[in-house]
Amino acid sequence: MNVHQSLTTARPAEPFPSLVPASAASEAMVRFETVSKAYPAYRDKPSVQALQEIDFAIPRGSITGVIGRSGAGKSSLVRLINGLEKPSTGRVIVDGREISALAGKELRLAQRSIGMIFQHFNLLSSRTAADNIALPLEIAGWSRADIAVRVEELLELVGISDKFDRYPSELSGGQKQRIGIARALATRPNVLLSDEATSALDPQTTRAILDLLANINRELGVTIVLITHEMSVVRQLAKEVVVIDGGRIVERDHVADIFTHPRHPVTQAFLSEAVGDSLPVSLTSRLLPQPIASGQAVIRVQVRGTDAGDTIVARLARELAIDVALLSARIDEIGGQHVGSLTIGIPGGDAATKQAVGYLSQNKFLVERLGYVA
Ligand SMILES: Nc1ncnc2c1ncn2[C@@H]1O[C@H](COP(=O)(O)OP(=O)(O)OP(=O)(O)O)[C@@H](O)[C@H]1O
Repeated sequence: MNVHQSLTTARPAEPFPSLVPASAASEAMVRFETVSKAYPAYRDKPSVQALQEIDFAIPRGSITGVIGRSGAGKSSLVRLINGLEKPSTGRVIVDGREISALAGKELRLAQRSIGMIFQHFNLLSSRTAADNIALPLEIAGWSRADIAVRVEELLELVGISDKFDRYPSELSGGQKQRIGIARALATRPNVLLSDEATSALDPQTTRAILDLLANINRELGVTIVLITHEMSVVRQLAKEVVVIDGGRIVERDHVADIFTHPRHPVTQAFLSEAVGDSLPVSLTSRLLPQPIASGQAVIRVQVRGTDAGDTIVARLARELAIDVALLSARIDEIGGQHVGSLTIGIPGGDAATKQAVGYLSQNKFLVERLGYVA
C-alpha cells in the first residue's frame, strides 16, 4: 500500500518554491539555467534525452540532496556540474563561472575547486592513504613540503591520521571513503559533489560518513551536493531536496517539507521506502477494510515542527470529546524539525471519525484513513 495515496489534505499545486530567490541567484554556488542534456545516437543505440529544462540554484554553503531513481539523470547532472559533460542547451554556472563554456586549462583549473567523492571510492590501490590524498596536489604542482603538511591536516580532518601508510586493501569501506573525502578536499574546493558516496557502506558507517560531511560543511563552509537514491541519506544530511525523474525536476523543497508533504508520486514512493511507514504487525494483522460495530477507525496523522504528537491526542479529547487511542508513533528530527506520524484509533463510528478527520484537516494536518480494527 502506498500510504501517501489517500492524503485528505494536499498542498496547492504551486510551482516549486524558489529556494534561492531570483534576487539572490548570484549567491548560488551552482546554477542550472534551462539546461538540457541529450546523448546522441551511437551505433544501434538511440539518442537519450537525459536531462530536460533543468533550472535551479544551489545556495552557497548549503547541503542539497538530489534524489532520483536509476536512470533519472543524477550522474548526468553531476557531470555537468564538474564540467565532464557539456549541456546540449543552457548554461551551468559554478561559483560564478560558466563551467559549461570552459575548456582545456581553464576547465582543469575550475575543476580544482569542485571536489568529488564516489560510491566505490576510486582510490589507487598502489598508493598509500597519504599518497592517494596527495595525488591532486601533485597534479596541481604543489611542493613536496607543502603536500606533506596539507596531507597531514587532511588525514586529521577525516579522522584517520593513524592510517597514513596503509594501502586501500588494508582499509575498511568507511576508512576508504574518508580517504576519498580527504582527497576531494585537498585543493580546498568550494563545492563537494557526493555521488552515491555511502551506497556501498553499512548503515552505521553511512551515518559516520554523513556526520563527517556535515562537519565539513559546517566548519569549512563547503557547499555539498548529495546525489543519492536513498531518502534516508537525504534525511540525515540535506537541508534542501531536489527530486528528479525522467530527466526533469519533479519536486523541490526543504527536507522537512518533502517528508511531511510529498507531492510527486516518485517522492511519495521514496518516502514509503524510507520513513518507516510500516505499522506494527500486531496492528496490520488486525486491520480491516470495512468498519465494524463498536470498532475503531485507524487514522495516520503526519506531524511536524511544534505539532507535537501528544497534543493531537489531547486536542481531540478536549475539543471534540473523542477518546482517541494512540496505536503507534514515530517522530524523527529532519532538517532541524520534528517530523513523524502518529497512528490513532477513533472509536464511536463513522460520525466521530468524520468529525476527527475534518478537525485535523482543518488544522492543516495530513490525515490518512488506514482501515478499521475491532
Ligand atoms: N554517456 C552516455 N551515453 C549515452 N547515454 C547515457 C550516457 N550516460 C547516461 N546515459 C543515459 O542517460 C540517462 C540518465 O542516466 P544517468 O546516469 O545520468 O542517470 P542516474 O540517475 O545517474 O542513474 P543511476 O543511478 O543508474 O546511475 C539514462 O537513460 C542513461 O542510460
